[in-house]
Amino acid sequence: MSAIIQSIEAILVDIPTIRPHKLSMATMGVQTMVIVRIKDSAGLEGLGEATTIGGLAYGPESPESVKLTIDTYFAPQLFGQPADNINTLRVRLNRTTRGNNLAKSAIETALLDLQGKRLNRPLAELLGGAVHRHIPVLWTLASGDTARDIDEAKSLLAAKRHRDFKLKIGSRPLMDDVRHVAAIKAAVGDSASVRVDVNQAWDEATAAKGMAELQAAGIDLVEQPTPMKDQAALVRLSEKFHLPILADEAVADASDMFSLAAAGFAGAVALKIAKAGGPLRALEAATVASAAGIGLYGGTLLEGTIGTAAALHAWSTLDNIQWGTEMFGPLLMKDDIVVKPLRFHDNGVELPTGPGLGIEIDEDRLAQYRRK
Ligand SMILES: O=C(O)C[C@H]1C=CC(=O)O1
Ligand SMILES: [Mn+2]
Repeated sequence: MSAIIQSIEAILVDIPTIRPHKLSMATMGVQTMVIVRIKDSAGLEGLGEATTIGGLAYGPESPESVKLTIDTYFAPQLFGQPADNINTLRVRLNRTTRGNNLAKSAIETALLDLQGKRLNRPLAELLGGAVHRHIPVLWTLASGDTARDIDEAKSLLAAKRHRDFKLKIGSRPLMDDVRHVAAIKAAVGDSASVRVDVNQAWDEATAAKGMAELQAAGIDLVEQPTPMKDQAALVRLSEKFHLPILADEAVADASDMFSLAAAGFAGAVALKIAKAGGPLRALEAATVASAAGIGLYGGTLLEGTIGTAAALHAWSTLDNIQWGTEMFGPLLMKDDIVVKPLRFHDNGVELPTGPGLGIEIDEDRLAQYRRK
């Protein structure tokens, strides 16, 4: 007899950030996590998480809408179902619900955690086994202030916490951004890789000028310079410059990856469990990208420890993560709701061990930060 799903809870948790995090579409002072707890009839619990950035600034789902989707639409479909067949449960949810991939990712994560706990194996092992146990992690410099970003980069380099940096640009006039980026690159020199994320803020002409300037400044990668739906612009820009493009918003899942690759895009893709609808779905997008010769990068929606751990288990199984990852979400938050935080050191993070995600909730902290 397989265990039956008995309860599903979606909890909003607000944790302040260590400093303002300034993106082209929003400035964050707090991150909201939707923590999902699924309990089965054997008394085991699976943990999942969904986050986004700046409410509705990044995409069409907000933390509040994720909670509503789970409470109102997903929970009734999952109650009483066998917990151990994740594929069947996914087909069930996909039959009744279009999109809502953040909510689906939190559910898939919780079911995978539950499965790992039931089998007493880490999630990476359920996915075929970890190729990497220490995974490189970059840091996003996004205080909005050049001098402060340089200080932050230098102290993180000295501590060997990060060697790669991503700068969030696109909200200021192009040449202001270029001067900001070039000053940071000049300050860190060849000891660090510096990349930028434009979060769709430029039109194609601005992107062409911007990429020429950034290429000259020694920048290594330009993330989503143009609007997500304009595949043709991304393809043309990828043909025009040696400076590679990282597709982010343009690619949620395997089918987006296929159409962008088929249109002739060359470069790299930011995989995110949230965009894809869960760790299993994100790995499908990775397979399509690799088959098309597109480089891989482990992306984040600034998840806390639970979502970050889920992504790390998935990324750990990839042969080659050419551009590393940005799984630093827990470090951007002032506090955590887990018993044992992830271990960040030597420019990366350790894959957690233990059954499932290998993460345990700290009930007192959860009670402190959950939305009343
Ligand atoms: O890539 C994004 O657009 C989202 C994100 C990841 C790191 C960060 O600072 O914001
Ligand atoms: Mn991005």
